[in-house]
Amino acid sequence: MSTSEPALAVELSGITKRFPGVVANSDVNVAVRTGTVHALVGENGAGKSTLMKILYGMQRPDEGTISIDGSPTDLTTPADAIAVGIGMVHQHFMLADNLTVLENVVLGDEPRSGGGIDFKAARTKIKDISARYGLGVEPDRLVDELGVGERQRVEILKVLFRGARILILDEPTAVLVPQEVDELFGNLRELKSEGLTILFISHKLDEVLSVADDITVMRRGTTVASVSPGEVTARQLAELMVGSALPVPELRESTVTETPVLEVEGLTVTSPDGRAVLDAMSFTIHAGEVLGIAGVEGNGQAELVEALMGIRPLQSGRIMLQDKDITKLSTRKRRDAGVGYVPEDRHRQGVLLEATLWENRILGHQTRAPSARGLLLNRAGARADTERIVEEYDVRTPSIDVAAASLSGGNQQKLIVGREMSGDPVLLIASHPTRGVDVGAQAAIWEQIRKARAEHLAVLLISADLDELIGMSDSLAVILRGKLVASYDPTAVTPEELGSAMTGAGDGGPHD
Ligand SMILES: Nc1ncnc2c1ncn2[C@@H]1O[C@H](COP(=O)(O)OP(=O)(O)OP(=O)(O)O)[C@@H](O)[C@H]1O
Repeated sequence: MSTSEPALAVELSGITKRFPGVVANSDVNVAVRTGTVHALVGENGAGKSTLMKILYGMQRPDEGTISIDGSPTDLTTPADAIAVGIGMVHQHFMLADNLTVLENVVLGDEPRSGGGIDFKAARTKIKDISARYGLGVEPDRLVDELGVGERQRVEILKVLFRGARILILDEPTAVLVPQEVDELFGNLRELKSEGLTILFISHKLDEVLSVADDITVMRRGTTVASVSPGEVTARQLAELMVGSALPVPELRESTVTETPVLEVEGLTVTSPDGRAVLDAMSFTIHAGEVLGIAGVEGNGQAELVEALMGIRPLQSGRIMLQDKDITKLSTRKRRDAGVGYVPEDRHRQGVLLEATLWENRILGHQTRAPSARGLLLNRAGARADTERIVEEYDVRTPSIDVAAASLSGGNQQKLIVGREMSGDPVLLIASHPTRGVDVGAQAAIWEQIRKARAEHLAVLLISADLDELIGMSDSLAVILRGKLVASYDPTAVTPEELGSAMTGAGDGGPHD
């Protein structure tokens, strides 16, 4: 190596990883320069998570080598990865709400030699790291009191505390509002200016172009391009990912009718400590209308969806579906009345990971065609319909007989949306329907929802992706502390305006 070549923090060479029926990584080559932000992009199922799991010692490659800071390294467990300075910030935060930042940070990092934890030293170290990288983390705050962006900074601090010099971030901006994304990117620039290296997975190509120094593109299990942000547009990057030209989005046409489908009046839900988490909320969604709800996570979105689905009891209020009072109906009866439901947490509520794809087609649909014939399950009907979903939603899978766990996250999501859109629902309640889904699949899901909306589907759309909310909604509201505080015209509002209203910093927006 000549001295002019840059030092590499990570070099993955010829990595191949096979699963039954699938080659998840095939001769993958990635070179990450020390002290840079490196983005990894690619369609759902392209092999990004598998590669990061290999780098973090969670999976073993069948072939290939990993070099860290120029030395070939064998990583068999995450402990090995941590020992060579690799840290991973997962998409789903793993912090205990009822503990302080300090307790969370030292948790799992107790001295192996026995003896107590030196909290005083740990507190000082947290303050030092926080100040050094501008993270603004206070050791004695209760995690429960922290917002999403702050929790993410605690997760970052936690890996820095353990000595990480190379940070892997899995879709770090998926849960953030625009202002928080800017802050995070500020933090990443700070980290890299101190010589740290950041490797992150993202589906948001504009963000990738704004923060990354280098971009590696994966397609169908292998690395197909390595580009710098100055060389490509977001569209060209998307085309590198999918390997073909993208369709041009069609113009929006209103399909909203005068017929109410969902009428919610005075919906109030209280938490066990008596706080109103939904505060007398009222709204109507008409046939052919998408009502988008923007909000920082934790402002009542989850409770609203659960109340509408009959999963969470109401303090007071009334829910009408097509002029029928469904307030007291069970979840099953609501589904039977034509409500499709894409839950926020796909692993807890959306799929059974150990069940096959066609068995998952039946989940929540046991009493309806094509999964049921009278009182009996219709196996052939469910199988045929699963084949249809795999085809229409482009679910990348070797067959419908594999376990849902073996699909990439985005492909699991496509399966859920396909299932919930089948059987012509009258109302779709969708929480983050395209979270973790690549641009091509996202366009396909949007297209299916638009098609159904043109045929009078009413949709409640909750999303952290403001472009999705603006692009899909006919009406747009902001939820803050359990109330709808502002309504916007989606054709006129900007993501920044929405972001301000979501954090309570806006002027309330033009009410209609
Ligand atoms: N444990 C496993 N068993 C079997 N197949 C797997 C397993 N993990 C991943 N795969 C397969 O490997 C391929 C790559 O998946 P991976 O999760 O790495 O993709 P990804 O690029 O991270 O996708 P996404 O953007 O949807 O998260 C997919 O076809 C997936 O179905």
